[in-house]
Amino acid sequence: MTRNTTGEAAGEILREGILSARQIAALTEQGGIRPASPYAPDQIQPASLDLRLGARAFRVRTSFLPGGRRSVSDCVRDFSFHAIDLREGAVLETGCVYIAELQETLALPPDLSAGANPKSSTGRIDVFTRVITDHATAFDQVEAGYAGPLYAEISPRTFPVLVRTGSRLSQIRFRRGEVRLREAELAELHARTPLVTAASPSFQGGVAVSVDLAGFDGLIGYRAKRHTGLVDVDAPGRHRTADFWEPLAADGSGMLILDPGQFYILASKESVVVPPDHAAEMVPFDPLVGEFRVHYAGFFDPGFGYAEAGGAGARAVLEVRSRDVPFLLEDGQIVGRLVYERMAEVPATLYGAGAGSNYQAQGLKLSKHFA
Ligand SMILES: Nc1ccn([C@H]2C[C@H](O)[C@@H](COP(=O)(O)OP(=O)(O)OP(=O)(O)O)O2)c(=O)n1
Repeated sequence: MTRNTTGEAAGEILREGILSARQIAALTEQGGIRPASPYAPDQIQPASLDLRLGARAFRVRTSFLPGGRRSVSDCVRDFSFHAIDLREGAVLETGCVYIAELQETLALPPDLSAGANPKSSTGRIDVFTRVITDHATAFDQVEAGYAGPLYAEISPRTFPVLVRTGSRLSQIRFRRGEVRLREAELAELHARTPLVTAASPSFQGGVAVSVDLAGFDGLIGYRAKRHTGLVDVDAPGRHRTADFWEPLAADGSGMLILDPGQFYILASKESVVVPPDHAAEMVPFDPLVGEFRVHYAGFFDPGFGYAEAGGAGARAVLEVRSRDVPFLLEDGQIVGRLVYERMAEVPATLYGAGAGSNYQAQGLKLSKHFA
């Protein structure tokens, strides 16, 4: 039987939507994704693929976009100070910019585009990461039909990190067609499966998500310490929370003044649901004054927060920082929006059912590195 690029039988309609784990595996078999070595266990997630660091990274002077005419390697040649061998592990320091080769190369068919994001665990440790392609004019976006290498720009902001060949900092989603739900479609989906617990949520530009400063067991969140030890990104549970974070006690005021330049982990007031036939992405809410922002946001898997997948009551984690001035955050203030996209098919395994689901049914939760 002839099969198309995502492994469906010929004659079957090419469904628009975000590719499922099965379709990502099929795309790989067809040569649309070319991993330098066989995938690691759990590397394919319900609606995304984790990207692995390759053998080399470069310390560069500056962040950049190659633009229409240059490849990333042209830019690295111009801006790089030093090549770093990642095979035995290397420390990436705060405040520096690195470009790392990734092990996954693409040769996408003309009807498939892709989008990348830091993994939630990467955002939660304030490692700023974006994917770049050759000739890119935007970060984290891969044009339909792109054939070429992928690179990660990495800049740790708060903690120095230890990484190595195979470390997974970013993830990528593959998309066919324009499948983002519009306001009316979101309201309709919410009427069928409530997407957030808010009494009357706003759907404009996505489902509004607000911050909880009332507290969970007396805590409203955590503020990152400065001048800490290293975070080994591949060592879950091996770092003492108290060495890296100051807990923020709820004082009953429902307010928090963000110190400029400090990094905070907070949680959403609403619990969040991603139905199995959809995938979501949190986008920062821009308050126009530009004083603070949810920094990483990221992808939400199909089944996240879904009661049938063991996720009832899951909150979204909010990685927040203030810019140049102290900023007063208040309980219930809108800080992000969840945009939903249709899946091309329901994934066989939902978030929460796989071994690597660290954040299902979470409340206020630091990254998996801390215990
Ligand atoms: N701002 C965010 C971003 C994501 N998530 C949740 C929704 C995702 O479905 C889940 C896992 O996200 P990732 O796959 O990005 O996380 P990791 O790969 O780091 O963790 P896991 O090992 O659990 O997959 O975390 C969240 O609560 N808050």
